[in-house]
Order: sequence, then C-alpha cells, then structure tokens
Amino acid sequence: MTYGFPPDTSALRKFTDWFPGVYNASSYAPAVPLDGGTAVREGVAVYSLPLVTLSLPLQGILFCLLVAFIVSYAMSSWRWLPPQPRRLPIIGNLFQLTDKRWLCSRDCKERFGEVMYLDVLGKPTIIFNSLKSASEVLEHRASNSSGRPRLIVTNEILLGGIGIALMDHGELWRRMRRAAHEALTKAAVQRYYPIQTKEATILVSALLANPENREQHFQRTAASAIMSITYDYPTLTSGKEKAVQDIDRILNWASRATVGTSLVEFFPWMIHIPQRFAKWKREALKQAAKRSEIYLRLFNRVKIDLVSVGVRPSFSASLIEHQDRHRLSEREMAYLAGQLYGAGFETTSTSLMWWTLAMVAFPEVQRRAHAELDAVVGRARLPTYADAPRLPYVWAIIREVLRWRPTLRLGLAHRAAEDDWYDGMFIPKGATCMANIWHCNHDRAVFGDDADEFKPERHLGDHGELLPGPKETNQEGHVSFGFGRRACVGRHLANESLFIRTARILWAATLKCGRDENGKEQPPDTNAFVEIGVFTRPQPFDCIITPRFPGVQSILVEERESFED
Ligand code: HEM
Repeated sequence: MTYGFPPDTSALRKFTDWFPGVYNASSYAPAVPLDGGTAVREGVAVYSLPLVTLSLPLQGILFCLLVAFIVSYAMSSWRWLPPQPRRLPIIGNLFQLTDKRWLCSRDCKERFGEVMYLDVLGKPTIIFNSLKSASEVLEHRASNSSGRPRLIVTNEILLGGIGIALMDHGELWRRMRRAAHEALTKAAVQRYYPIQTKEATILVSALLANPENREQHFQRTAASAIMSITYDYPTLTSGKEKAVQDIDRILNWASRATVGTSLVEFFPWMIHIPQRFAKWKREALKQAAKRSEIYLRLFNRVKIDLVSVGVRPSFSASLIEHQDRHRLSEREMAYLAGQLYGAGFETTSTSLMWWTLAMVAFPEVQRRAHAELDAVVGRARLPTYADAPRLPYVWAIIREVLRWRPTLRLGLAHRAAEDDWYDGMFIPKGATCMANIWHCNHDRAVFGDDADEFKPERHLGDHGELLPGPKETNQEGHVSFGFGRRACVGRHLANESLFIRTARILWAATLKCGRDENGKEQPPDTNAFVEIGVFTRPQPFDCIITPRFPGVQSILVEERESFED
C-alpha cells in the first residue's frame, strides 16, 4: 500500500495549473491510502490514474463534457417534474398507478399535491389531482392534450387502430368524433326518448318483480337501450341474447387489457414476436377477428333494413345517411357504432348501481325526491321527459351521484403532444396525462369542506332551481364525463337515460336497505367498491324494493301494454 501521489504526476500538475481550484494538490496533503493508482482523501475517490496520464487536450475535452453535463442537468426541465412517490427499480410506480384506493385517498392528495408524477415501467405519467390543474391542462390547453397514449393491444390490434375512444387524435378521429357528436347532441338524442321511456318502464317492472337481480336488470336495460339506439335492435328481454353475450365477452377481455396487463404496452418491441411464441398476440388477434365480425354483422343488418323496412332512427342509420359528408368508410362506420356499446354500457349500468346505493344509504334524499314527484307528476301516471324541467331534485341527485361516485375514477388517459408546464412543474412531451376524476369531483377548493358528503342540494339554488355547476366543470356540477376535446360524446344520452330511469324508479318504488336475521337495518358501506377493469362498482349490498303505493302495478301494466300496440 502506497501513500501520497503516484510517482508521475506531471500531467496532473499541469492540469491543476490550468484549472486552479478544480484540483489542488496541496489540498490533498493529508493524503490517505492510494490504492491501485487512485488518490483518496478521507475515503472519497477524487482522481484516477488513467486520467492523470491522459494528454492535456483530452483532459480539457473531458472536463468540458463534465461541465456541459452539469449545466445541462442544472437546466433540464426534467428536474422540475411534479412530486413523485417512492418508486421501485424497473417497474417504477406501477403499483401506485393500479391502486385506485390509494390514488383516491386524501393521503395521496395531501402528500403529493395537485399534480403528481409516476414513472410506470419507464413511461412518464402525470396525474392531475385537482380540478384547477386538470381543467387548465386537459380543457384549456386541449390542443396539446387531446391525444391518447399508444395502446397496442386494445386500439391497434383489437380495433385495427380505429377505435374512437382509444385512437390518437388525427384526421380520422376528428371525422369520427364529428359524426358521433352530430348524432348525440342534446337535440338529437330526443329522437330516442321513446326507446328510453319504454326501457325505463320495463326496468321498473323488473325491479319490483325481482329485486334481488337488480344488477342484471341494470345491465339488461343499459345493453338493450344502446343496442336499440345504435342498431334499432329489438328490446332485449334477458341480456343473455347471443349478440350481447358476444360483445360482453370481447369487452371484458379488452377491459382487462386496458389497464396494462399486457407487457407489450410497456415494451412495444414485443409486437414483433411471432404469434407462435406469443400467446397474448394469438389471443388478441382472435378477439379482433371476432369483434370485426360482430361489428360488421350488426351494421350490415341496419343497411339491409334501411332498404327493406325504410329509415327508423338509429345511430347507424344516421351514419349511413350522412356518409358522404362525414367521409367514413363502411368499416369505420361499423367500428364507430360498435364502440358506442362499449362506451355506454358499463358506464350507464354502473351509474345506476351507485345511484341505488345512494338512495338506500340516504333515505331522507329519497323522501324529498318522492315529495317532488308527488307534487309535479302525481300518482295517476308515470313521469315523462315532459316533466324533466320541473323535477330539479331528481336531476340534482343524478349529478350528485356522478360527482360523488364516478364510475371511471381515473377517466381515460390523454397524452401531451409537446412539453408543457403547470405551476412551475414540467409535463414532458409524450407523457400520459390522467385526470384523477375522483379528486377533481371531491376538490374542497371547488365543492367546499363537505365535498366528500352526498348532498344533492349543492346543485340547487335558493328557490330549488337547478344551478349551473362551477365553470371548471363545464357547468355540469362534476367532471365525470372527462375533459376537453376527448370529453364523453355520449353525455347527453347518458344524462337522459339516467333521468327517465331514476325518475320512474322513484315514482314507483321505495328502496330500503336490507336487514339482518334480527330485523336490524344493514346500511350499505358507501366506500366499498369492486373494480371491473377501468370501472368501479359498489360492492354488492342488500336492497329491498317495494311499490310506493297500491296503484303502481296497474299503471305499469297499462303503460307496458301501450308499448306493445
Ligand atoms: C354515465 C355514463 C357515462 C360516463 C360516466 C362516461 C364517461 C366518459 C369518460 C370519462 C370518457 C373519457 C373522457 C376523456 O378522455 O377525458 C368518455 C369518453 C367517451 N364516451 Fe362516455 N360516459 C358515459 C356514457 C356514455 C354513453 C352512453 C356513450 C355513447 C352512447 C359514451 C360514449 C363515449 C365515447 C365515444 C367516448 C370517447 C370520446 C373520445 O375519445 O373522443 N359514453 N366517457
């Protein structure tokens, strides 16, 4: 073991003459062991022999590179990323992203603030935890944040790259979106009132006849209405019809894939693995072929009916009618129509499940809605769409359910097209941007200290009128339909279908919580939920549904007979 500088330090000494202060030999006077040519002071390696022996110009270059590195690091925008939770090697923050319970907790928001950064297997992901940050970046700067991140399995393989909800924004997405928007405006969805009204009546009758199968009834009604609206499909009686079962199967598969169960989303080179070595690829291609066959079969049925039966209102019929204007091919139209089922089915049925939970958990809210219906509609007939403007409390409940328990807690992912900044925090180009819809809807800065409580009155004015919601919520009172140019294109249809169904259920029935064997009431746990892919549903709970007054059944029967005419 030697002490002091290595024998030939002339190059080093020249270097220190040129760059005094960078390396000052005298400062190493109390040199500690030099081992293998390395000068060490107080246990820290400061210079290595190979460098000492380098020629002066090379040392200069290395030094400049070092300075350039330090300067570029100091100036790099990446230093200003939003706060990030502790991450694991390689997978980064994958577990945090998939843990909705933690992401939607007050602890998460308090510790990481308005905007949070997650590194998910190397993919930068920004989570907006406040309404202000989400609406600023995803709504007001929509031109930069309207893209979708690449989804290889669900979009590129399953939907051939033409899924309106999952494809990146571009010329084709714009044409599809315009076509969908035109057919689903507030005015356009009125043509589906007869379908919605009929479905609501069937739903109420089924709930009274068979309350224990409530979730199935909600799924049947959502599936049936969307099939009728999209394809003019006959009313589904059970939801077990083959066409629906087929779609459900492929949707379930896709929903699981969306949350990134497939590694290929993180390692895109895996797409080149031949099918015979990749089970996920074989399965995805099989599902894609099935999906294509179902979408084209359902769409062609409408085309044939248009010729043989004539035009009856449906989304597909309106696409065919305006095909030239929208410049969509047959396949694009068929896929656009098929996507509506996927987008509208689970969202609507799950919202009805949360609505039921709220009615059972908050009987005083139900009583007030019953009083409103008695005053406005009476007990001699069922409520209709014509009553809608005079039933603000029924509407306020719908808004509050969507705010209080959003079915898509993290919405759908957007993508930043260019580098962006929010409040001094860096949002890198290409980053996945997700609105934490749960935190946005529960934002105390907007909804007050009682943001976590279920209070439909917050949407009403002093005279009981429905108020426009805060401006950050597009005046809807919540942001459960998402943001900017990617916001839900089916929101009017969703609102109208929730209105007629919930108004009719409330008019006809009383919903109460279940009881234990001693007859004690068992209020449901309003925080418990189950995850179905990207959706959250309430955990199963008991609910007793009974007619509200003696005349209910006969009025329902009469109404159903009128549909059969
Ligand atoms: C309560 C019911 C519903 C909820 C809560 C809901 C929620 C959402 C959300 C959060 C998004 C993503 C928005 C974003 O990226 O910022 C979305 C997109 C979409 N929704 Fe809905 N939705 C509902 C019902 C419907 C219905 C009934 C339809 C159609 C019949 C529909 C069609 C779509 C489509 C096509 C998109 C994709 C839009 C695009 O990417 O351009 N939704 N929805």
